[in-house]
Amino acid sequence: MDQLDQHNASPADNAARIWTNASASLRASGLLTPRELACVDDISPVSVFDSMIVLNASNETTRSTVEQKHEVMEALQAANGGIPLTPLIKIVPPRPSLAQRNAMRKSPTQAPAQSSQGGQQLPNQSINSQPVQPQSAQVQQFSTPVQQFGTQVQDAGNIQPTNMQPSSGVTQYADSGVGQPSSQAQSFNTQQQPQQFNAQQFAQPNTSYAVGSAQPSQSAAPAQPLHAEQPIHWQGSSAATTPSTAGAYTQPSGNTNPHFVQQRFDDTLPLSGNDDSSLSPLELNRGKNKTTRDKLTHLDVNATFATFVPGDSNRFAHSAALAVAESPGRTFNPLCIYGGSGLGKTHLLNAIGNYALKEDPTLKVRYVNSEEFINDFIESLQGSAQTGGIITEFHRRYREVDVLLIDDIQFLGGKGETLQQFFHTFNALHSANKQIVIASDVAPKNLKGFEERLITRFESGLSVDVLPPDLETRIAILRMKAQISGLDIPEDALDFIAEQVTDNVRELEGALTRVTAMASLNDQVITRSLVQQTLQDFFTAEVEIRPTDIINIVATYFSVSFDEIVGPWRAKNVVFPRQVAMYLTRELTSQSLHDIGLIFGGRDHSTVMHACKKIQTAMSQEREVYNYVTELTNKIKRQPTANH
Ligand SMILES: Nc1ncnc2c1ncn2[C@@H]1O[C@H](COP(=O)(O)OP(=O)(O)OP(=O)(O)O)[C@@H](O)[C@H]1O
Repeated sequence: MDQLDQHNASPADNAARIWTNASASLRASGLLTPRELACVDDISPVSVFDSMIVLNASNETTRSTVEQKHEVMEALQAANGGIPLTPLIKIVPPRPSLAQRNAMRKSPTQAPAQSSQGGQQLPNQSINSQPVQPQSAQVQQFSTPVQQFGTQVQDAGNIQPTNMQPSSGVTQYADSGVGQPSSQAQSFNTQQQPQQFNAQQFAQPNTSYAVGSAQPSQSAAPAQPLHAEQPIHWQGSSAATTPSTAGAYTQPSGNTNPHFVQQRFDDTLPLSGNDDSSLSPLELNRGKNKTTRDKLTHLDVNATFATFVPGDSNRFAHSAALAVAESPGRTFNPLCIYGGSGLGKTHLLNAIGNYALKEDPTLKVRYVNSEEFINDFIESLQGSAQTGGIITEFHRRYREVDVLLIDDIQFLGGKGETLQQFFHTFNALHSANKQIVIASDVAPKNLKGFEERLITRFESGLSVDVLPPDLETRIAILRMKAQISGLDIPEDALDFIAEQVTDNVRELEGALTRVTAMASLNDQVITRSLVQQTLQDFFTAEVEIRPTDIINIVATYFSVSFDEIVGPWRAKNVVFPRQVAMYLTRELTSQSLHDIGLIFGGRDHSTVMHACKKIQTAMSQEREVYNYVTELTNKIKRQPTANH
């Protein structure tokens, strides 16, 4: 193709030409290992935009491998006539071919009819046992500590089960690698002060917060001495960690904001790539227990300050969040909230957005997690490459907001072009006095793969941490969750749960879900002894549970293979076990939604969220599901290999 032809070619054609040439030269060079070459094969070109080439990959491992190879950059540059080209890689999990989908549909549903069946079928099954293969998929041995398992790396039209050999072009997930960011954040030093807390900045004269439970009590004095200098006046009469309804923020209603009025609530947002097409055999989706997300703002409208219980562990974060929500762009900008998994960062981000919107319905608010930010950016590039225009939609979406709430910012680390965009977005918003709030699993200064100039900007605002809640706060959280769900749970039962679950609010919720499911299925009143009985196995393990253990055990239990669970298939007999495995991984490990998505074959975090909700709902409606989850939990916690 001569230069004129190239100039006239579409961005997609140019991308195809450049990638074909680059991958051919990479193959000929002999510089890449077979596994790296398989990652190259997993890439499909999408379009070229300025100095960037947009590529699709089926999973995160391909993305990170290709992004990190300087040989790939050099090959791209050579294929682009010597002009450097930055790859922007989007993860698009492959779909099975029509023939494969048909084949999967025809295969008999293999979920056991009775909960006990799975147990009887495979007594004393260890995680290294070979899962029973319902189809002809190869049997894999998943050894530790480095687990290797495959995802399909072929194009969407031609997916074959891979044979999982390390050198055969498959994705390798090392247990010690995947999801590290979240687990790192688990090691809290409770003595730790908020690292960038700036008392001067915090000094807002006469700020009055009419949020119910925020009154600090003597007994629950904040760990941080700086707190004493806070000139914040608390209203509300309830004890430190008891959410009262008096003075509590209530949901926006009758909101006249056109931005707000247009909202349509649904729980499918943004469920791209989920397994909806195939409901579980147990007809899980009954429309209950929905996450109510606003279509325009992406806010979870149920996550408000009224439903957030403040305590010593999160008091700074809560106070700062309230201050920001009351005066966006005028107090702490940016506000960075950091801490471990399941401690309320996402909740606070959403609460800020909901509160700010209620106070000023004309505000433009947007909540986004880093994965959505990356995808939006790449999609906008694709769109603009086709039209030859600029990425106006992306700019409109992110630079024309009054409050931008970005969750899980750590996942932007090392994402060159996206980070550049974020940097420009940040600067544009900040200089216009628009509010930016970010959440991360580590303090800004510890963020990996971020340029110093960005970290400096984060640190120019206020950074506050959230720590695992103390006993009092845990009880208060449980009490409030029970109230919200209309449950009557005696105090001694709440105490029991709160004493057992110590460092993750999500796990507290999981325990409560099990208790309420059990009571609802048996039409029983909740008592301390019912709680003890229901949760006796839930608390037993002092073992480290790995996602791969869970997948192995669930696969074995439902007579499907590990590969099917993490693979692209959407047949009912695979979707249900996959959703159960995702739910258990979310509940029993500290992996974030994002990490779980990666582990389960590079799926979107929203797919994981959707699966968790489905199983949680089904547990209180279908005894079978409750039994499956309980029995599997016991197996997982008792597995001999977990304790190392
Ligand atoms: N103080 C609190 N009061 C009430 N609910 C809470 C509190 N802290 C956390 N939660 C609840 O716990 C669950 C987990 O919280 P959230 O998703 O905000 O955690 P996170 O810190 O963002 O975790 P991750 O980093 O894994 O995404 C949510 O349902 C949230 O509503």
